Amino acid sequence: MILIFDFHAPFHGGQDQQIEGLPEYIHINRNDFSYRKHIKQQEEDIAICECKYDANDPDSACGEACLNVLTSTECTPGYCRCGLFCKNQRFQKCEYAKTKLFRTEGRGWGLLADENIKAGRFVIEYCGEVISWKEARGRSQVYASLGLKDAFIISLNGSECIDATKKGSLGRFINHSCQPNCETRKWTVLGEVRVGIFAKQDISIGTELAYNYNFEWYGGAKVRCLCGAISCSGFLGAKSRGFQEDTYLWEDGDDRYSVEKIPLYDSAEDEPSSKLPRVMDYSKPEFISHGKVEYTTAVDASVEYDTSVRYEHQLESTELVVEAVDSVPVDLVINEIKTEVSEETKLFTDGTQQAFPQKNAMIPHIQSNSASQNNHIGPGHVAKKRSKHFPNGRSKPVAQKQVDAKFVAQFLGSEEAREEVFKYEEEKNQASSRLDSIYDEIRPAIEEHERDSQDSVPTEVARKWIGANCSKMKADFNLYSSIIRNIVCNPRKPQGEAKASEGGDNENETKDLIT
Ligand SMILES: C[S@@+](CC[C@H](N)C(=O)[O-])C[C@H]1O[C@@H](n2cnc3c(N)ncnc32)[C@H](O)[C@@H]1O
Repeated sequence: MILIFDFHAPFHGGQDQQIEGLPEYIHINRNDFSYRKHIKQQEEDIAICECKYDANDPDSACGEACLNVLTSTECTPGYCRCGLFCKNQRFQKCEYAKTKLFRTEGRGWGLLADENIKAGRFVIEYCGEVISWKEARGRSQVYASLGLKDAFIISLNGSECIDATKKGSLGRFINHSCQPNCETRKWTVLGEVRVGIFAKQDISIGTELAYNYNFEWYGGAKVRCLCGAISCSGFLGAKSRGFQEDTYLWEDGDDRYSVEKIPLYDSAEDEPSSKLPRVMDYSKPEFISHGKVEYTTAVDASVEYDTSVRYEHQLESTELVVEAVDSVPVDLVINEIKTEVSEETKLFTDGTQQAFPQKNAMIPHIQSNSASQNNHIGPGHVAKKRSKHFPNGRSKPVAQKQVDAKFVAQFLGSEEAREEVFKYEEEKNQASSRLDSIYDEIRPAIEEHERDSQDSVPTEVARKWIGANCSKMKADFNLYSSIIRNIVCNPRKPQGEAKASEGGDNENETKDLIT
């Protein structure tokens, strides 16, 4: 059964109208600035177009050809020569399309078109509280702990988000679709960036409105996408980095594992449904686990990265960034795991960190990321294989070349050589930690840049990132070159000499190394 509530925009409901089953929120038609002041536009910053109103040509008053429209900037009242005829103040005047709130099956509430909507039309603004990314991360944790499953926080730019959880417009009810009829666009209105939902195509009355959330998954439950599109990616946020890194199923020739059970979670008011878990096709990268993960040692000693796979960047300019977090317990069984460590890799440990970060563009969860595994900034190529992290902080053990300085030290001929290698190892570890912490700091900006062609990474961010990467690479280089130099120039002496000079007893290793 579908319940339809008829709220013509602008809607003044929310807290004062009690609608059965509708979660409480405060209805607003413009963003709330409790966390910082609204920008005060300086006169010299006001963009003034060249339009002049002509009664015979309604489009003359800030239609498609208006310079401000072309730059996604609304005209400022009092500064536009078209005066009251100006058509380029849609956010300011709440010129929304007629919509209806309705109850979906499995996806909570949704919004329908209550009139025919032409392609390109402004449908509604996504309003909420403008908050910093830091605040957004904190709030998402609080919401998760309160059991709130629906996500209402979208990114606004590299430093801010809009949270429509407690305060918002009807835009907060628009659901996600992998084949959407709407899209988000950013507009500058009186000096502030605002997010509007626009029709991507002609939409008939009675059709559900949906846009692609470009959902960024940061952990927690994985929500099955019920959009029904043929091209559906299976889960909300399935295309996001965090999600793919967390869930990517490996396909190493025959070296695969299957997921026998997957989590099911439908939207807020809908209890985890009675749908039976389906057996998943392991060849597709979209299948997910959350909760308990069973796995044994998995080692891939021959990691190759397919850099031909491009990370998809959508032009839609915002993403829902904070995910519903309640978990549905699930068992995931991974079968057929092969262990393969070649003799040549013995100098290296089976660590989870990569010695040469440029081989891996993986970014693990925001709270537990390891920047040393990732020096990828901006749009570009992402390695096909990247999943090493599993929920609850466990890592899939993957054989990657990581120098074990203690082991290497046995083969060095002098105390000085050993000290030098240990010193460089320490420097390398410090450079890795620095990179990790800088990555934590700048991740929102990088991700925003990757998803949104309108924003660029601030120079300061790029400089920090490049600097930390260079230091890490330099530290790696110093360590490896020190090992090679000392092994070649200063090896441990063969047994006889060693006994005579220092009484060493590592005959076998020394032989192996020298022959
Ligand atoms: C911005 S809210 C949309 C309104 C929401 N349906 C409600 O009842 O308040 C986003 C949440 O709606 C649900 N949702 C949206 N699109 C969905 C989809 N395609 N499949 C499953 N759940 C969806 C998810 O729980 C998501 O976190």
